[in-house]
Amino acid sequence: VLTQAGTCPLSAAANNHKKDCFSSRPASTMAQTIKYLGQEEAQHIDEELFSEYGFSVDQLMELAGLSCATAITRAYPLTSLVKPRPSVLVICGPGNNGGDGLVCARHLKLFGYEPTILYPKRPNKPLFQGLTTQCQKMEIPFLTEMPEAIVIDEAYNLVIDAIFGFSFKGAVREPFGSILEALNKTTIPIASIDIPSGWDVEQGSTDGLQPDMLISLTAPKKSALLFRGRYHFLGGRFVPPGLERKYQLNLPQYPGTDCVLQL
Ligand SMILES: NC(=O)C1=CN([C@@H]2O[C@H](COP(=O)(O)OP(=O)(O)OC[C@H]3O[C@@H](n4cnc5c(N)ncnc54)[C@H](OP(=O)(O)O)[C@@H]3O)[C@@H](O)[C@H]2O)[C@H](O)CC1
Ligand SMILES: [K+]
Repeated sequence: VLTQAGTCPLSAAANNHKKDCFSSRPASTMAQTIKYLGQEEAQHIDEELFSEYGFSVDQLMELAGLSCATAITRAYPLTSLVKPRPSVLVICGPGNNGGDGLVCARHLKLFGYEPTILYPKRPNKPLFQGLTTQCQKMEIPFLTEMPEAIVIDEAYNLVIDAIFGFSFKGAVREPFGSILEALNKTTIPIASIDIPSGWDVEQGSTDGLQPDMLISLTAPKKSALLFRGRYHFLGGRFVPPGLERKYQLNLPQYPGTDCVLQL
């Protein structure tokens, strides 16, 4: 159902651009189109950023996590939160998507929010240990288990879903199956980092999470065409021009010095 190039025209209206993806407009009139990436393509771009382009993981993770925190302040400003405390639950998975979540939590704290982190499966690597220490030193509490949906709805304004990103594959394994099941029963808004967790990176999911917000990093993935929430942001303003040209990403121009852009 994608256009041949797997691209979708940009539009300020959050949902109108999806409609345009199915239009039969000739390619010549679709000059300004952003590419929606397949899983392998997203992984290749990631690898090239670290190899050919000389970035380190922690560098890009910092920029990705800062983009996420910034986008969240745009969609859910402190003044708009309904609970007396600006509480936010950040659920982090075992890979780099979880790392983005830790960075995002740290910046949210600096922006005046009160994040709490659930980080059930922690990789034994200095990068993630360092990010965890940084959050602890920022006096961000860590939960020892996933609360029930009703408790989440009562205690938090928002859930940040940093469980899985573009390397997710197959059926969800524990403990994340139970976590996603509980998350599915919550009614407060969910903001997903890069991909709604549990969704197939390209095909999405019909009965999975339905986040209110999606923050696509570098470029949206194909499943983002099925996103039906209110806010779709692009973050990760770090793509060198050669890489953008090679993969024909057709990224939109970020305004001024902003690190995020609403699609
Ligand atoms: N280029 C960029 O834009 C950058 C993006 N970043 C973020 O990185 C993620 C991708 O990170 P990656 O570590 O490659 O993968 P994930 O975070 O998606 O997940 C990997 C872990 O998830 C486990 N996994 C996979 N499938 C399942 C499953 N079905 N059930 C349970 N667990 C699963 C996997 O476990 P293994 O046992 O297979 O090892 C991994 O532990 C991207 O989406 C962005 O958010 C970077 O931060 C910056 C650059
Ligand atoms: K996610």
